[in-house]
Amino acid sequence: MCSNCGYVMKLKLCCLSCFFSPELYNPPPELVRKLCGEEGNLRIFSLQEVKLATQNFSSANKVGEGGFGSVYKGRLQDGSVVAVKVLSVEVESMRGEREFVSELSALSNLRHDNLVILQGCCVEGSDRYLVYEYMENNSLTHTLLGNEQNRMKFSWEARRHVSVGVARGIAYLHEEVKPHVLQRDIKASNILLDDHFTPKVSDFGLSTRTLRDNSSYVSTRVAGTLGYLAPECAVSGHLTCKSDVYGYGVLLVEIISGRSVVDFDVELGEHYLVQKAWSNFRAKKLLQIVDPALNMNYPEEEATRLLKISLLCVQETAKRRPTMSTVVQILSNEIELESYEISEPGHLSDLMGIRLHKRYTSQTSSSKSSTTTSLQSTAHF
Ligand SMILES: Nc1ncnc2c1ncn2[C@@H]1O[C@H](COP(=O)(O)OP(=O)(O)OP(=O)(O)O)[C@@H](O)[C@H]1O
Repeated sequence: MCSNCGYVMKLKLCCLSCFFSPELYNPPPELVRKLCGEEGNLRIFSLQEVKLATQNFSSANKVGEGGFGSVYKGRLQDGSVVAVKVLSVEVESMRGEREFVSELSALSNLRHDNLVILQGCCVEGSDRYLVYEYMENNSLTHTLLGNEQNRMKFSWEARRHVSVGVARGIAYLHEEVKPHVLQRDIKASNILLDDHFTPKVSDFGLSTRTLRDNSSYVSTRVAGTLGYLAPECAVSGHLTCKSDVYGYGVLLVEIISGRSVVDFDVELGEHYLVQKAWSNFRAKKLLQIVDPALNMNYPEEEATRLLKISLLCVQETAKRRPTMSTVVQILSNEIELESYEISEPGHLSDLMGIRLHKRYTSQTSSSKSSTTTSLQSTAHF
């Protein structure tokens, strides 16, 4: 139980004052060791082990770059293959460190076929690393939406498999884990694929939060990514399970269409995928958005159903969006889709205006450049 705010969490990482407590600002290695070694499920790696595994972080082993640092493929001495995320700790913002601590806390006990397992961590001085199971087929950004070189052929069955798996992973976080966990940053680059193309939701440090009594809370750092962010989050910073449902809806249209949520390479009026899907739906031409790479090899009825589910998830009014377990049930035909009425999605272009404005304002006020699409909002605890 956190002495500051009363949340029950291992690391007391539950409110703004906890974030700023000197102890968590710079958690001593003993604390992390205690958390991981004795109380949690995580393994502690030495820096030497991590360096050896990644061949001293050789560029040949680099498999990705995220908002918090680079990701390297590595081989441990027991032969197992891992992904090592190097967290850059900016002394001024402490963003990387907060990510590190929260990720440990959130991930240590979560187990599901559709979640990436965090195997361990390494803390040496100011260096922080996270060690994950390695995902052979990278992320959906890479393999489904990537350039010609990286792109793979996704059959209809593969797309269905990925859509259902991701929905199950998020439903587990929202409804099976106690206390409930929000993903907070659902997007194609956070959906990794193992060697069997089983989708795994990743990146919880950036994105998880536990909820008390299913209520919403206001985050100091709304971590959504442009295009996947639910309108109510952009405006108020309030996060609920329904904001994750919105992100899932966006992802689902991407999976079916093979297109990124925002694409300025296509003709004017087609830039925003969700708007495109909505206008196609209104014009009763929904299937026109299905990926042409499928060469019409897909069941039309099911494709229509999945696209309608995606529109259900991105409705402007959060209350109208289904829960993730309902999404799983509609996807598997256990619940009739016809019993739901689909209303208009949140307007992405308006939303982008808000976000870009906020980003610009925060950048000019701090005179710093930023690659993140996060926005700062006022915290109320
Ligand atoms: N466990 C893993 N196995 C294989 N590749 C991975 C793994 N984790 C991450 N990657 C690769 O590294 C990339 C960066 O991952 P990371 O989680 O750091 O950032 P991101 O999700 O892309 O962006 P952001 O940090 O802004 O959310 C991923 O898109 C993926 O290509």
